[in-house]
Amino acid sequence: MLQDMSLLKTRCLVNGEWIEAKAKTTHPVINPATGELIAEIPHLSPEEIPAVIEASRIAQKKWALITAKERAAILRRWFELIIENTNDLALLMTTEQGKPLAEAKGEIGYAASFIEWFSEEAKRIYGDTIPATRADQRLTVIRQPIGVTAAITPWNFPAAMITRKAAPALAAGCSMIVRPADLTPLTALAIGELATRAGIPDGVFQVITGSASKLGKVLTDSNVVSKLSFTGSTEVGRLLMAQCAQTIKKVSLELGGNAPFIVFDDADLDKAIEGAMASKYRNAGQTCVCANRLLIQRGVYDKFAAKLTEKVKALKVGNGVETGTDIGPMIEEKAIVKVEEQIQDAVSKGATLAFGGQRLGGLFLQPAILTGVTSDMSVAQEETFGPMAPLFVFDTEEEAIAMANDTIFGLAAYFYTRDHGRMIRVSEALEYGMVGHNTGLISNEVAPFGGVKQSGLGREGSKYGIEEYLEMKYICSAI
Ligand SMILES: NC(=O)C1=CN([C@@H]2O[C@H](COP(=O)(O)OP(=O)(O)OC[C@H]3O[C@@H](n4cnc5c(N)ncnc54)[C@H](OP(=O)(O)O)[C@@H]3O)[C@@H](O)[C@H]2O)C=CC1
Ligand SMILES: O=C(O)[C@H](O)CS(=O)(=O)O
Repeated sequence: MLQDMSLLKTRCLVNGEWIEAKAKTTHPVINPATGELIAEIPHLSPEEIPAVIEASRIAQKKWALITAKERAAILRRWFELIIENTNDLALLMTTEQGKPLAEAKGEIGYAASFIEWFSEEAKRIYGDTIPATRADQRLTVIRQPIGVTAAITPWNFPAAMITRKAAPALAAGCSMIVRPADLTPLTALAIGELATRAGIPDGVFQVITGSASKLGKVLTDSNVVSKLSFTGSTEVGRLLMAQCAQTIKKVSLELGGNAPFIVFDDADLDKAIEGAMASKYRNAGQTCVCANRLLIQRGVYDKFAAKLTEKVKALKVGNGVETGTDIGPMIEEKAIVKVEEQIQDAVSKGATLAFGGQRLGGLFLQPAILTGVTSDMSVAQEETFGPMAPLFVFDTEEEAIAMANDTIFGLAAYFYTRDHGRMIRVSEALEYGMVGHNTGLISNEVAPFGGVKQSGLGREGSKYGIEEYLEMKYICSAI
């Protein structure tokens, strides 16, 4: 039960109003831990979206005219309100997404940190003056908001994936239309309510729910929407990027990953185990930066496997609202099937299921460890997005780097060594947007989050994140 029941919003936030679909169509939101219906949310029709875009366009013009300092103050209030309502927002998140309450509270703090960060960055959008090539000219460069923007976000981080986009967008003077995942809309709608309470003007931040493909098509086809920011699978990212090409829309893409987690013989094994547990099993392995392949040097392979198995056996699987739960339910049936298929494929090709992998009823899955995994198995190339750790063995540094880079993805990579020269060589050789050295947790609001290769385009967070929502204008003045 929420302390503030008015945070349970079951309507869309459009131009400051809470609306239902004109046709009264709705979509159920289900608790993955219990299978129970939590709420029904509107399923807006595509025909209702042009009015949302028009409201965003009108609101954005006014929002861009207030000072950066005024925007910063409103964003700061939004940050404060999210922090003040952490418990309710976390309970909403756990109920609709399943992650343990402690992780949900952590995500709320993480999500709020982007708003705090960009409330500060809002006041530091600088331009240039350039020495002219002629005495009768003066050259300047100013930075202006891109305009109306849209975001389509995934279910695995129902708060942070929204604020990591909306905070820089609004800080830059843009407006944003958010379409959250059908599986986890309630957190997004509650954040929308707090945006309204913070004084974000009607139409600047809107949250719509409905068919992803149909609403997404209206947003990508629109000439008014200047930018789309997407977080989700590489498959859908490719589709949206193609759809945006028709209007030369700018895109930011945070897509799939296939993170290698490399442990060299010289690593501190206990720290490597700690990092592997954090990176692999956070959110039941349902994060894009999870360790997806554990590459262990031969000299420490057996010891690492034994230590990891001991830790994984101790993980408590259960409803995220129960104290002590480490691993909540998977988000839906197809997520479990994907893990089971990868395990079956690996075992059929010679791997050993060292622990776990069995269903525990409902959407609960016993965390698993595979040993003897080789590069011909599907888990070597496919993102698992679940609580299963496949252990590969390697002999040399060169072999580890080649294995790590043998993927179309390039989001996050991790490696453990205490050798300084190796730290430099490996961190430079890994083809990834983000590298963790002797740590399995790298995400924060101050560093640039994003991938290379087919893991995405652009960066979120950090001083770079606001660039995604700015245009550069060169002004040449004859004097
Ligand atoms: N790089 C990163 O930061 C992240 C990457 N991911 C990646 O996403 C995948 C898992 O997340 P998941 O949510 O299943 O990914 P999806 O790509 O299936 O969905 C992401 C979002 O896109 C929507 N969507 C799906 N199809 C379309 C479409 N045709 N047009 C417009 N929108 C669409 C979904 O809507 P709906 O679900 O309502 O159908 C959801 O809101 C993994 O590959 C994971 O690595 C996930 C999170 C972060
Ligand atoms: O969606 C995700 O998987 C997140 O980007 C991972 S993180 O930002 O929480 O590390």
